[in-house]
Amino acid sequence: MLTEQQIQGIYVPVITPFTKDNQLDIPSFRNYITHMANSGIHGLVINGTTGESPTVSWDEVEQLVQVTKETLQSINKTIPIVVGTGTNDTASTVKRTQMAGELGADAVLVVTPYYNRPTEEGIYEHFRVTAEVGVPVIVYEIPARTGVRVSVDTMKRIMNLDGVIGLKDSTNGVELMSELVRSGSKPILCGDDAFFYDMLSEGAAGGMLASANINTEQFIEVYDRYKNGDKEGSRELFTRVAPFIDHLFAEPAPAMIKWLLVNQGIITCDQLRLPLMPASEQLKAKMDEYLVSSNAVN
Ligand SMILES: O=C(O)C1=N[C@H](C(=O)O)C[C@H](O)C1
Repeated sequence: MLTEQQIQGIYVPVITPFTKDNQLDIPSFRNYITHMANSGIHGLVINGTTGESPTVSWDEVEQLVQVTKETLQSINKTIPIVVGTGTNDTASTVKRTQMAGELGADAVLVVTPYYNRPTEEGIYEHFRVTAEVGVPVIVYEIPARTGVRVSVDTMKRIMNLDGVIGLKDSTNGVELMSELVRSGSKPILCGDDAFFYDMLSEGAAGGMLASANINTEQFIEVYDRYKNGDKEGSRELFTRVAPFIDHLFAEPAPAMIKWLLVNQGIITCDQLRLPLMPASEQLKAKMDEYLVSSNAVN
C-alpha cells in the first residue's frame, strides 16, 4: 500500500487502448505499460480521466489492473499502481475501492462527486466513508470537470481523514494548494499540467500528468532538477515544454496522446470511445509542426 512519503515524482495517468471495434487492446496495453515502466516514472494511474474512465466498465478496469501487475512483474519493476475508483455514488465508490484493494492497488484516486452537486458536508462524508475501506485514498479535485469546488476548510477536513494520503490538485491555479501547504498539508500532486512548475514552487510533491505519457523524460527532469535545487534549470526546461502541453489539451484528452503513441509505435490504434473523438487534422498538423521545430518527443 502507498504511504504519504511515497507520493512524490511523476505519476502517469495511463490511456486505455482500444481496437477499431472498441474492445480493449491488451497487446498494445502490455507494450505501453512496459514502455512507461521503463521510462523512470514513479507511479502509474489506471482509470483516471486520461484512461477514459466514464466509458470504461469496471470489468475492464479489473483486466487493466491485472495486465499491469503481470507486465510489471515480467520486467521486474515495482512501481505503485493507483486505480481510479471515484464515482458520484458513494456506495459504488466504496465497492470499487474495496475491489481495487483486493486486486492489489496501492492506492485509489477518488474524484470529488460530480453532477449531483452535493453539499460540502456530503462531499466530506463521501470521502470519510470511502477512506474507511482501508485502501489509501488520493483525493482528486477538478472543479472544471465535476461542477463543484470544495472549499479550503472542507478540503482541510478531508485531507485530515485517516486513510487519505494526498491530493491531486487540478483546480487551475495554486490558491488551494498554497492554503493547504501553509497549514502543513499531506502531499499534493499537480493534476493540471500547465501549472506543474508553479505547483512545484508552492511545495507540490510531484505531478499526475497526462503530458508525461509523451515527453516523459523531460517531465522527470523538470521534477528532478527542482528537487535537486536547480530551480532555474527546472523552470527553463518547463517553459520549453509548456507549448506542448497547450497543444495536447487543445482538444479533449486523451485524443492527441493516443495519436502520438500510435506515431511512436507504442500502441496500434488511436480509437476513442464516443462521445470522445479523434484529434482533428488541424491540431495534428499544428502538433507536427511544433514537434519538428522543437524536437520535443523523446
Ligand atoms: O488522467 C487524469 O486523471 C488527469 N486529469 C487531468 C484532467 O483531466 O484534466 C489532467 C492530468 O494531466 C491527468
